[in-house]
Amino acid sequence: MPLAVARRNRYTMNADGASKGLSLASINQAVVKCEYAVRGALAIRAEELREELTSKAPAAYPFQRIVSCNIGNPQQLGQQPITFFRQVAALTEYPDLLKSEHAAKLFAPDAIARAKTLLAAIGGSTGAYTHSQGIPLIRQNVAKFIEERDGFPADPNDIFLTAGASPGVQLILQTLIAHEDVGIMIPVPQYPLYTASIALFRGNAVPYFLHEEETWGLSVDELARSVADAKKKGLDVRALCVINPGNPTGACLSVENMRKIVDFCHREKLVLLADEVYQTNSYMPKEFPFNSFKKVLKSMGPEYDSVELVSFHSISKGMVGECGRRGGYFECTGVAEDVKEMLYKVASISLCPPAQGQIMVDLMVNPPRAGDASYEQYKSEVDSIYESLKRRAERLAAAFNKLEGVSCQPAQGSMYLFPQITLPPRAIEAARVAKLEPDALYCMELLNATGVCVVPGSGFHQKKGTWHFRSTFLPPENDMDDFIQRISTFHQQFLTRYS
Ligand SMILES: Cc1ncc(COP(=O)(O)O)c(CN[C@@H]2CONC2=O)c1O
Repeated sequence: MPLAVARRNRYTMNADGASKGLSLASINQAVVKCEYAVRGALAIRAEELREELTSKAPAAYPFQRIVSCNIGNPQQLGQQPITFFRQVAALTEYPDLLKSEHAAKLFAPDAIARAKTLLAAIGGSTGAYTHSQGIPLIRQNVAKFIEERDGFPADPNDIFLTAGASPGVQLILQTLIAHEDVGIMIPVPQYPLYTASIALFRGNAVPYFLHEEETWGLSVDELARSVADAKKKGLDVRALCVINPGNPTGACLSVENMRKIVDFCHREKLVLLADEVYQTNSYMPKEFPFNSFKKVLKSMGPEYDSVELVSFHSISKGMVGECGRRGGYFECTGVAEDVKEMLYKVASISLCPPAQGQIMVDLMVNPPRAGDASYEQYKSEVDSIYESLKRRAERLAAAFNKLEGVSCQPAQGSMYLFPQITLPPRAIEAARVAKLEPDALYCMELLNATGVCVVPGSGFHQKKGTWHFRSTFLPPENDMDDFIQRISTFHQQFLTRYS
């Protein structure tokens, strides 16, 4: 049998000669290898428990409900949507409401006006496909938002609306990974969208380590070490990904640090991927204010005009929290026109991002302003969500730092805490026997004992020999005492069990 046929049969024929079809051996091995811990084993087990809790008597478990702290999904944990946003969403989704005699009683005048403007911009129905790069009017509003935020020009043609930041990140990574020796620099710990997508597109993750003891600081010396190591391995390093504010670390970068990062990309000719989905989740704005990489790059002058920057944003985070609606954008800075045409071509294969996701992007970047009918209510709702997130971040970090053998950096931003846990040797041995990472054993036992679902630090990668877990601080404030008590009690019992 010719070698090529034998090689092909290795994937398509079982030992007994039957076609393998969709089998783990025959499908794309990049699909088999990629991992996404945020919805991995812990989340799957949590869903099993959630179903059992509803089907069996709650007495079957020492808890009555699952608390999903594995995912930054605010509205799953009771956060209310912004009224103005939902009024515009309702009116654009069912335009007949605009004709109702009750409309003026049910909806604010500026919501009615915005809905009419958006419906005109999308040709009358949210059921129609839109422009593949996103509705032009909304891209213009995104550009205005960026100009007002940064003080530098932004071009709507450099902006691509997406079904959340995730597909935007994946489009850019897919475009960058031209062959199997391409390296993409990613922070450790990192949000596993990056490692999963790099694996899916058969690239190579090039880790640079954040310094936990310096509140998860990012050092340019570490960037230089990382890229030198990668080059020694023969990798063709093409891009540097920075998540700011960080996930899972919550760290906010200083302008000085950002300037050094931009200069590093300039010297190494790396595309800078700036994931800024948590840009309004900044809880220490005086000490650690958010600055965009677009602003820092453009403030460094024309010498840096050759730096290629792609900045990502999303409606899933901030005070918006509209995760399920799927909306976001990325802005290309310094990217060649013919490359943007390729990005458009690939974006057009999926036809368009969801119309309601695009509408929510418009509302996020162009909310009610002072003097608008909805402004007071809008500002009150946003401020209330922000202050609550800030309080919960501080409270949970303090609670984690009270636990024996746990140290937790404060959340300067984002929605997560990433405490380091010291695990007894017997727990590490038990994990080895169970074929689990030690922090995964801890998280699984926490879930089975308390119903609290968090993600093991191993799912975000971490410095060798350290163990962490990531928890959101999203449980409602009136549940915080119970939530903290559950974790604290479990933690002490765990240490006793494995002492
Ligand atoms: C840093 C970062 N970038 C991009 C995304 C993707 O967001 P959207 O696709 O929804 O716009 C997330 C989502 N955060 C995940 C989801 O919840 N918990 C997490 O860690 C994120 O944390």
